[in-house]
Amino acid sequence: MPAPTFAPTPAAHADADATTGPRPAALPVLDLSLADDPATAEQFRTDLREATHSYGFFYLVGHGIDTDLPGRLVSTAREFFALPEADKLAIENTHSPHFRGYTRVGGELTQGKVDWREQIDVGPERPVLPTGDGHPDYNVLQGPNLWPAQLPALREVVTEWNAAMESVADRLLRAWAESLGQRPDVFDDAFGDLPASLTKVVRYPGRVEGGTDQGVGWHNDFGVLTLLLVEPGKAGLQVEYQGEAIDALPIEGALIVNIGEMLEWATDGFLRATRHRVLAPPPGTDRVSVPYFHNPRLDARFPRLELPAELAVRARGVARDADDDEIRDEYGYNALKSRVRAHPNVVEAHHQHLLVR
Ligand SMILES: O=C(O)CCC(=O)C(=O)O
Ligand SMILES: [Fe+2]
Repeated sequence: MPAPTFAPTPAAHADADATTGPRPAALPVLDLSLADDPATAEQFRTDLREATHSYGFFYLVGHGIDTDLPGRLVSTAREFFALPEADKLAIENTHSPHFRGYTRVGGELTQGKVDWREQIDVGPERPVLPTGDGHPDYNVLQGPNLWPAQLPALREVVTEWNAAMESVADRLLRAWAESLGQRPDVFDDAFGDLPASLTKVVRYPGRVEGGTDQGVGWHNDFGVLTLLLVEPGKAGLQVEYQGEAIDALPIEGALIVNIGEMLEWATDGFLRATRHRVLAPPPGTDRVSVPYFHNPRLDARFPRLELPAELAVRARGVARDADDDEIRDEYGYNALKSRVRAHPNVVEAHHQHLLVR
């Protein structure tokens, strides 16, 4: 494996500290506003490419999101999680064949182990697709969301957030494309009019005595890229880098960005889908976060890029996914596999035929 060539300057580190100096493994910080200025765009693209070759993760500032929107999203999320259990369970994901709605604490698995988090999963609001009869199994992923009747504000703010995330993701993908010697619109077809993005509004309750510390277990994200909002001041996210776990604390106003397995696959491993996890917060505390997974059309065949020679020699080949399965080019199958593994209760309730494969 070629050594990473990207050496961010100390100023670009998130947790530089006056007494200890910058820690070498801290994640880079990138400023998206530099992509809009012809004087700095090229440097931005190079930094983006090298950050995601080496780390697969970075902090993004200068993204232009309304400054009050992240706070509104987190406080509305907290209102949702504070609803009576019965109101949340009224929209439990077992009521949705499309893997939408509320997952109770302990209702989700990563690598076969229980994650200590509760969440609501939201996807694009579209008509149900036909299944069976030669239609692809992944069609079950499309359909309506389940929203809490008691809190209409959740739907409004998540919809606003998704639109903001989609636009940031589009800008990043264009910059990545160019940084990899491609046309800026090389990924556009794969998203088309029907991207299958997913937003999770998540709360990690504090650990309980003798209980698990797995907020969410080590995993790669299976989509194209993830834009993560973490409540200010809340630790817990760890990112694997050169065999070690880096603590990725949130920086106020920054998104945490990482690439998913489809971008690793598209670049023959030049870009890295990096393993990460969240540790359950200390007892008596909790942590809210909102990962937005920017994903293509379910039926998209994601492009495999022909990289310029100087980048191609640095490509590492595609790792198998976290469960040691091969990644498929027809995106929906990867998405379905991941959802089936994470939410066996939904499969049990609606898709038993998927268990026997
Ligand atoms: O909640 C977080 O900070 C990250 C969650 C995550 O990695 C995921 O849901 O894929
Ligand atoms: Fe993740």
